[in-house]
Amino acid sequence: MGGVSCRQGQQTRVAASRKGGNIQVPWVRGWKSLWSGVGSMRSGLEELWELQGHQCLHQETLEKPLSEWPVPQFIDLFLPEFPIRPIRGQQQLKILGLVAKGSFGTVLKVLDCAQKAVFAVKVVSKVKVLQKDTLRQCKEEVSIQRQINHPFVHSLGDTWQGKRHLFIMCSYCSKDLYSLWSAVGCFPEASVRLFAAELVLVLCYLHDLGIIHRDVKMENVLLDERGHLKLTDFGLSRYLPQGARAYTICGTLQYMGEREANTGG
Ligand SMILES: Nc1ncnc2c1ncn2[C@@H]1O[C@H](COP(=O)(O)OP(=O)(O)OP(=O)(O)O)[C@@H](O)[C@H]1O
Repeated sequence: MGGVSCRQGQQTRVAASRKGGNIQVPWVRGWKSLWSGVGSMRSGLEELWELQGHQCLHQETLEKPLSEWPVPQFIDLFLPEFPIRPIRGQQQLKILGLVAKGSFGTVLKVLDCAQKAVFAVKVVSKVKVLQKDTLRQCKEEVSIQRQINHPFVHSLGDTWQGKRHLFIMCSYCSKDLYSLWSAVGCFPEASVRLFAAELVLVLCYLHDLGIIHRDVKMENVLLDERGHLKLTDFGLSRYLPQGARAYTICGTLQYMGEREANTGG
């Protein structure tokens, strides 16, 4: 396995649905500390190792053939956003390393051996999606991203499901704003202006489409090879009809305003 890199941050992603001031479905997910984080990242990978048995991740051998799956509803639930890959003609993916372990999934850097190109694959446990009651949100993440076409948004590639996991594949970005900021300590004003301008452009574009992101933070701002923004992680985003309001308090605690954080956390 290639070099494993991971981003650190002690952040808490929060989603609390509120109607009439009552918190309905509160949950808080914490980023693990440096050491426990390393452990959990490893276990994320081990999960995949268990599934694949080898470093070369061939999806037809990733999990058992469909006919052997015991619970078909466990497939239906995730359709059509997460189709089942046809047995033939699947690409071979080789895991190159771990990018990050987020609150919803593990992001891996993979090599598509057929295309000879590097991608990022987010691996999400189906059981966790159901346990956390985030099925609708998970499917919405994919359907929203499918409709977005903007130079500053990370465009979605392939999505599919295995027996136990959902897979979301997209192009790989080697840097994110948080890591860059951690490395350099302080951005020059000109760079801040450019990042801010690009971010405003992309948020305006999303809002015009009726999409609210709800988890804008440096970790979710990736940078392409030319240093332009690629907003990612639409896991908390949703559509809002014109004039409607969302009542869920959500985001990442450390990036939320004091009032929201107190109510939501
Ligand atoms: N295509 C990509 N290329 C490189 N890094 C990526 C890519 N997609 C995601 N990442 C990194 O992985 C992190 C986690 O991914 P993502 O935010 O999609 O997962 P999550 O489980 O929703 O995490 P979080 O708890 O941060 O919301 C991102 O913050 C980003 O730094």
